[in-house]
Amino acid sequence: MMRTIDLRGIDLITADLRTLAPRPVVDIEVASRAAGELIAAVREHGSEALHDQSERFDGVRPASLRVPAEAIRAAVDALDPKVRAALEETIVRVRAASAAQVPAPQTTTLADGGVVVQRWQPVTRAGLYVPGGKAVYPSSVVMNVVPAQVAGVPSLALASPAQKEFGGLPHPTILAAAGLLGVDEVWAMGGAGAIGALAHGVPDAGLAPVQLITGPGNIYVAAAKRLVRGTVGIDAEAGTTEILIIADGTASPKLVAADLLSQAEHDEAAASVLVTDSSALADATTEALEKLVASTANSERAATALAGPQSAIMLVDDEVAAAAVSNAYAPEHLELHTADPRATLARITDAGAIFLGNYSPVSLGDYMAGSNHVLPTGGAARFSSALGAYSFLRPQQVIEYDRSALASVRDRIIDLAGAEALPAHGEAVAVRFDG
Ligand SMILES: NC(=O)c1ccc[n+]([C@@H]2O[C@H](COP(=O)([O-])OP(=O)(O)OC[C@H]3O[C@@H](n4cnc5c(N)ncnc54)[C@H](O)[C@@H]3O)[C@@H](O)[C@H]2O)c1
Ligand SMILES: N[C@H](CO)Cc1c[nH]c[nH+]1
Ligand SMILES: [Zn+2]
Repeated sequence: MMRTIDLRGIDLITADLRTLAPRPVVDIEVASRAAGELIAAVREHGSEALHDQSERFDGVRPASLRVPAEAIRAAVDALDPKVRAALEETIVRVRAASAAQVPAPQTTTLADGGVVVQRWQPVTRAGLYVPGGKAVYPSSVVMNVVPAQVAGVPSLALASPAQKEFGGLPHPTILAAAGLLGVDEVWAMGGAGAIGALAHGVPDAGLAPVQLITGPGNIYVAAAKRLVRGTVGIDAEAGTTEILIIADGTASPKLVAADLLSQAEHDEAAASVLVTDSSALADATTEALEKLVASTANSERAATALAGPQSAIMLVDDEVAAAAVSNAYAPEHLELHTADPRATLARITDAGAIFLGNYSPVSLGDYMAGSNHVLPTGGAARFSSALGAYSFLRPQQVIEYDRSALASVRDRIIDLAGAEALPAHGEAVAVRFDG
């Protein structure tokens, strides 16, 4: 099932932990080649290329790339009431947590009559990607749309792959979630081509380019986001799902196994990693996983993920080593199943989201915790973060000095401008005081 990497007795201070950690064979750099070609085709051939890519990867040519408003309305009307209630609960919780992510503007007074205001300005148009290949993700509609709305983004374009069994439209629960949130611009397109279309626009389809692209997806989607970064902003590389669990001898193998499996079912390339100082826990978890995998709905996909090079049980000497391994890996999701999870948390520096104790599984965060499930993968948690309202906001500085406030620093500006051999800078200040 899962291979074992035994790090006991190794000096982890000097060892390069990143090279010891399990990682997938097809990484983002490999996927970049394919993603680049798909984006180039969309730039050259517009909607025709998007239709071709849907046919090739999703098995259907969409009747219309832009989803008609009636299809969104019909999906809302046909939505299972239980699913609607669950989505509405998710919306309420994510909205509450997202509202706390909007920074207040700050005014700093530097002199009488001289202020610098820092305001937070939303992007004017964002593209939101919602995956829909191996599974469909109405929850990702909520995780993208709600923080964008909380941030005040006026224009949203949502993309999700065409579904063969629904006549080339995105999945009806995705359309329904968009409809519940009042999003009316939905595009039937997926993968790297969709990211290219959002970044550069598709004039012949009436798709205007966006300023920022957010949302999760497979390795090709993550690679495409990396490629268009610079043309547009992106939230983070939120690619193939990862879970890393730090567990000690007090942990329940049944819960650890269930949570490793819950993320392995996303994708054959999903990574499930257990880091433990207890070989008894490792053995019991393996035994529990074998039973669970045999009977789970997505058994084949999960078994492939667990047996892949990206998944492993890592044996370490103690909790300090476990935290060092986890920090070097920088997992998308980190669960702490230790005797004192808060004490373990104090050792953690790098992770997308951290789940403490037996009653905070990743599945809670996936749907209902209020936190955002769009999270950095592939080690990107070392420098980026979960999607949030802040992802759609840019800090802008607004500068306002009156005559006397400028006069108070006039000579210093002239001195510095002279030191930089840029005297016209100083003269631009001095001219205001002529006469
Ligand atoms: N990190 C996060 O925040 C997060 C959240 C949710 C889901 N996920 C991940 O999102 C992914 C969803 O993947 P999915 O496949 O279900 O949906 P997806 O929409 O991400 O990918 C499907 C699209 O991938 C493209 N594609 C498929 N095979 C390809 C190939 N060989 N070459 C080039 N392009 C190809 C096609 O365009 C297809 O429409 C999973 O890996 C899941 O783990 C991540
Ligand atoms: N675990 C995924 C993030 O990697 C999010 C998700 C959505 N639905 C189920 N799970
Ligand atoms: Zn999940």
